[in-house]
Amino acid sequence: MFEKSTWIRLPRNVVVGHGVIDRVVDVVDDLHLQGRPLFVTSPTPKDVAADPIAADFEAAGIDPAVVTVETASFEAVENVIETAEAAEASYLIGIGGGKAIDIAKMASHHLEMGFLSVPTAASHDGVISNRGSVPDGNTRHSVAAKPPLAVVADTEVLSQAPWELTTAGCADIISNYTAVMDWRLAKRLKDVEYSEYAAALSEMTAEILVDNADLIRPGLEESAWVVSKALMSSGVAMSIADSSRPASGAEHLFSHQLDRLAPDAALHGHQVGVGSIMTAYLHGGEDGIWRDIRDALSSIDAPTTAAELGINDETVLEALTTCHEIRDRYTILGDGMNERAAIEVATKTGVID
Ligand SMILES: NC(=O)C1=CN([C@@H]2O[C@H](COP(=O)(O)OP(=O)(O)OC[C@H]3O[C@@H](n4cnc5c(N)ncnc54)[C@H](O)[C@@H]3O)[C@@H](O)[C@H]2O)C=CC1
Ligand SMILES: O=C(CO)COP(=O)(O)O
Ligand SMILES: [Zn+2]
Repeated sequence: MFEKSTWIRLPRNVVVGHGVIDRVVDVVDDLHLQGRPLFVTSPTPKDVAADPIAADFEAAGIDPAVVTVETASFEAVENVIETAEAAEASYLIGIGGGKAIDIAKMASHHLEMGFLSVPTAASHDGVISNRGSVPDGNTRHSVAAKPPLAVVADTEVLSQAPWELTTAGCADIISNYTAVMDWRLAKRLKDVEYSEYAAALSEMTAEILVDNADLIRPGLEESAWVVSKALMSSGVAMSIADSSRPASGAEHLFSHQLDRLAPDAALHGHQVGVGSIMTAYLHGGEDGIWRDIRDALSSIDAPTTAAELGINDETVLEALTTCHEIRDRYTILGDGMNERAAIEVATKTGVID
């Protein structure tokens, strides 16, 4: 008897392009959202996007509440929940980088309210995903939440963000290659839940991005267009899978561990990119695709070494040998690398000297 079922949650509106930041009020109207919004933002994105959007709401007779967050933590999520309750907000709008959007996503999930995602940087594929990520004790990875009701990604705003935020978004997408390798390995060895559609979408997204790498240049609005479409597509793969598996394998474990060992040293996307070079080597050896991944990262100005991440070699080795512990997710790291093996992969790939 056939007993399978699936429930895929996706945003209802995805608005991407030049000047669309002016359409947030229209999107809210299209969704029939009533009452007062709470904007969840951080200092620079507030100036760049939240303040102009607030002016549009005020012109439409709506008075938004605003909360500014600095770090991704459960304390920040609780603060947003309390602010939303005190302000009698009826929906949330996350405006900023990955951390502001994740906090809005997690707070809205707790409050059982809808939220909108307004990225100000094309820096990560959580813009549209059904996952929220904040550190929790010794763990550091995303947890199930709900996707935004709508995403409004203004390519003009995204192209004016610091260039390294865009290269981080590209690297987060390029890392899908190894995430999918890990997922297939886990399917073969551990019979984990697997979706061929989500895996194919995730891989195809990375391929399209790499094929268009020559369009990805600083200050070029077309780059923001190419990268944001890839980020959406990767996020949709996560929603189809109802897991971050299509976009997060051992390279993400490595990055999450770096977040603990060297907080704020480098951007999420840059860390997963460097991790992906090494885990591609572990999957395919000398003749595998690790050089293609390294060259793709390098062609879009993303870091390919520990030094370029601003992280010392010892920390890279510690992260490599311990990161399998932070999550119950089977990957090419298996039950962990020993130090000699970690030194070998990191030196052979040029990540450390
Ligand atoms: N929920 C999910 O599925 C996913 C979540 N993530 C999470 O997202 C976070 C990484 O996101 P990031 O955006 O890299 O970090 P972030 O949110 O810390 O942003 C980096 C910095 O850029 C600033 N910024 C953003 N837009 C700007 C602009 N237009 N101009 C100037 N500065 C601007 C931010 O205020 C922040 O200081 C991590 O916590 C990661 O775990 C990453 C991928 C997927
Ligand atoms: O960063 C992500 C995908 O790019 C989310 O993955 P995690 O579940 O590992 O946090
Ligand atoms: Zn990621």
